Amino acid sequence: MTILDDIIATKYEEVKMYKPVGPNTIDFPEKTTLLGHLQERNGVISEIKRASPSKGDIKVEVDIVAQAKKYEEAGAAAISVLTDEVYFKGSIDDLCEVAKVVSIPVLCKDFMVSEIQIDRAQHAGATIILLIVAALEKQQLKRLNDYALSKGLEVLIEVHDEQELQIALELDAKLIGINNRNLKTFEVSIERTAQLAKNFPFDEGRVLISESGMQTKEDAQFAYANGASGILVGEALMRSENPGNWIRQATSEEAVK
Ligand SMILES: O=P(O)(O)OC[C@@H](O)[C@@H](O)c1c[nH]c2ccccc12
Repeated sequence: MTILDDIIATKYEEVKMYKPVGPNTIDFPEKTTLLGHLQERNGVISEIKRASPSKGDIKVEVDIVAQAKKYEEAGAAAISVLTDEVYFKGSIDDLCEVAKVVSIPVLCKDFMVSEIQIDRAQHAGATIILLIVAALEKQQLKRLNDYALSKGLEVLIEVHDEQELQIALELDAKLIGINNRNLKTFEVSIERTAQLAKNFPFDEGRVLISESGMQTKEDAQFAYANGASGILVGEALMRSENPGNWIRQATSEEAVK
C-alpha cells in the first residue's frame, strides 16, 4: 500500500457519510478564472496548507483569511485550499472562509473520488477542482471531469508521467498540472516539469502548471523557462515571513522572462 492508496481508501469511507448539499445560502464575491489569467500572463497559485503527510505540521494555527488576503493583494493567480482533514489538517470550512473574502479563483485541493465532493466544493465557494489521474480509473476520471465542467467549474488535471499526461490530453484538459512530487513515494524533483514539458502540446489555449517543491524565485524561473504558465506553491508560502513578497518576486519581469 502506498500513501496514495491509504488516502484514497479513507476518502471512500468519508464520502459515504456526506449528506447531499442544501441550497446555496452564501453570497460569494464573483471570481475571475484561472485559465483566463494564465493565458494572459504567468501566475502563482498560492496554497493554504496547514500540514501534509510528507512534511508533518507546517503551520497548523494559521489565520487563513489573513493569509488568503496577502496572496490576493500580491497578485496571486488563484488560491488553493487543502480541504482534506485526516492527512492535511484542512477542512471544507477553510475553503469557505477563503472563498468569502477573495475575488480570485479558489481551488478545492482534495482527492476527489465522487460527485458529492464536487458538490460540496462548489457549495463552499470553490471555482476549480483538482482531479488526480494517478488516483482515478479512466472512466471515473472522465465522469468527474464532465460533471465538474457541466457545473461551470474549472478543472485542473494533475499528472506525474507521460502516460498520465496522455490521459489528460484525451480529456482535452486545458489546465494541466505536472506534480513534481510523486504521491506514492514523496520524491520531489522540479526537473519533472522540464521533462514532461518537452512533449506538451501548447496549443488550443492549453496551459501547463508546475506543482510542488518550489522553494525560491529561481525555482519559479526554472518552471517558467521550461514552459509553465503557472506554478502551484504551498509550503514555501506557508513558511515565509512575507508570502506577498515571495509571490511578487516569482511574478516579476525578471522571474518570468
Ligand atoms: O507544498 P508544495 O511542495 O509547494 O506543494 C504544493 C502543492 O503542489 C501540493 O500541495 C500538491 C500537489 N498536488 C497535490 C495533491 C494532493 C495534495 C497536495 C498536492
